[in-house]
Amino acid sequence: MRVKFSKMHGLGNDFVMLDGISQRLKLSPDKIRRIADRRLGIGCDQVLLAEPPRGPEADFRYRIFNADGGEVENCGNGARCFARFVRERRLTGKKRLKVETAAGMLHLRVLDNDQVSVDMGAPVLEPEKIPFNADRRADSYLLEASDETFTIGAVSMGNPHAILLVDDIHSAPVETLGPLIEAHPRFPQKVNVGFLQVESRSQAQLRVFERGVGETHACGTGACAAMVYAHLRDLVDEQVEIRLPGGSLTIHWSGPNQPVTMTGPATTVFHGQIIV
Ligand SMILES: N[C@H](CCC[C@H](N)C(=O)O)C(=O)O
Repeated sequence: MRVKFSKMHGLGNDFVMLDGISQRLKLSPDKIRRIADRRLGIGCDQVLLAEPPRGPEADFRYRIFNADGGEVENCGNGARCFARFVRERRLTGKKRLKVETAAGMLHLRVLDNDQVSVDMGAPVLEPEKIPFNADRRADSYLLEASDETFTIGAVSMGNPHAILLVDDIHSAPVETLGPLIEAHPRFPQKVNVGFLQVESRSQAQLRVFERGVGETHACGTGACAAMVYAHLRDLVDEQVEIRLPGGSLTIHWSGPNQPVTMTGPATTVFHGQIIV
């Protein structure tokens, strides 16, 4: 089957965005892995699928698949690309979009400077909803891994995130500790692992070892989760510039039960068709 797609990225976190609106698609994990394969397919961190909404309140449905073929709940960089994709494909002329995801409704706003702002909803902090095995909710937790004990944050943005504070982002143990925590048994659905260096109350650097992918150039939900954790620890104010290897995101959060807003760019690299 010939499938129309756009190759896109949000700060280097790259995607194959599939048009499941003008063509009905059935995607198996094997097909996702083939599309995401950087030699046998197009190559990407996540495959994103635009579909018609399932109810009247949303404009579109947005589904997210990691390169390993697994479907996940949310993808922040992808949400910004989604807004750009549906407008470039003339699937809508709106600048404010309500998009249904497995994590709930996202509210996207296309800004005049070509940036996209996303209301990512409120973070989830109850361990059982992250999910993370812990006796009670806390701002931080102790986690044993490779014979060491680490202090982590645990936050869900619809998808699970563990966050560790580091003094130097460049020497953070992303490649060694990332996979250990990603598959840690206390995270029953595995977890995205963020390494955060707070520089001031409004600036931080972040690297993310993503569940099902590995280290990516950027992670939108990871930036949201890391800012929430730093704010809970009173290390940052309500608005923070998070610098990732691929570039910067502006994250705003005023406190518990409030929505997290993420603002940043979305880039289209090329359009094409793939045989799946
Ligand atoms: N890159 C995405 C996160 C994908 C999350 C996925 N790795 C998961 O398993 O939750 C972002 O910009 O938010």
